Amino acid sequence: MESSFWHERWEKNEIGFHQSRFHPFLPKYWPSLDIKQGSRVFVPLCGKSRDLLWLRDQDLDVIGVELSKLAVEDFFKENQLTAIITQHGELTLYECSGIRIFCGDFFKLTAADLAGVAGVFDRASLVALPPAMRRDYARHMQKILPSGTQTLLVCFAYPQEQMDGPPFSVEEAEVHALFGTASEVTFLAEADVLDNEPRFKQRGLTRLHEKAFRLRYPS
Ligand SMILES: C[S@@+](CC[C@H](N)C(=O)[O-])C[C@H]1O[C@@H](n2cnc3c(N)ncnc32)[C@H](O)[C@@H]1O
Repeated sequence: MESSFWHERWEKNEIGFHQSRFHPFLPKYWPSLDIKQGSRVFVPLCGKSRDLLWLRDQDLDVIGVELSKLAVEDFFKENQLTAIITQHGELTLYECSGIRIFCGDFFKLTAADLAGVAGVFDRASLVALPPAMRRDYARHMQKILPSGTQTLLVCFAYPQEQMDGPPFSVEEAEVHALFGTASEVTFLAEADVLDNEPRFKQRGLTRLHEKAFRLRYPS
């Protein structure tokens, strides 16, 4: 996906992926990651997700990355948070107590930016990317995450021929192909969510499942 695609989505407020509630898998399955209080966690392609707040409220130090300046500024405004803004190479860093968001391209993040990260929450991030970019994403993640990091990964799975992405369908076999050589992949749960997503039903989907996986990179 070109970055212009996402900038346009935000400019036109076509952000059906944004949820006003916390993702239900987060309170249910985050504890299975065994991330200690006070740890640093990373939320890639974070949009203006309220999940950042949920993680901060678990006494975690949250780092996000998001391409759209509109999304980042909305996040702080809508949650009555005041950000300190600094330039960080090609990325702009928005920072308040417990939450830092790098505004810019995920692929520009370095291992130094994610130093100390112990956990990752990926919801609607991997599935936002077309197949070749997903392979680059998995490789870059592996390059920049500290060893021992654990990830809660949430994917959509549906008959790809029924609808064009994003979101793209990412089946379990692909999760293993993308992450299985570098990390231990464990399937955690699955939910039928078609009735929660009328916009996808309208686009022709007859099956939509959301699946959660845990990825454990070796220490
Ligand atoms: C489907 S949305 C999901 C947002 C968020 N994870 C959520 O659950 O609401 C994907 C987000 O990724 C952002 N994005 C796409 N490509 C990106 C990139 N290369 N670097 C950083 N953010 C990116 C888009 O602007 C968009 O906000």
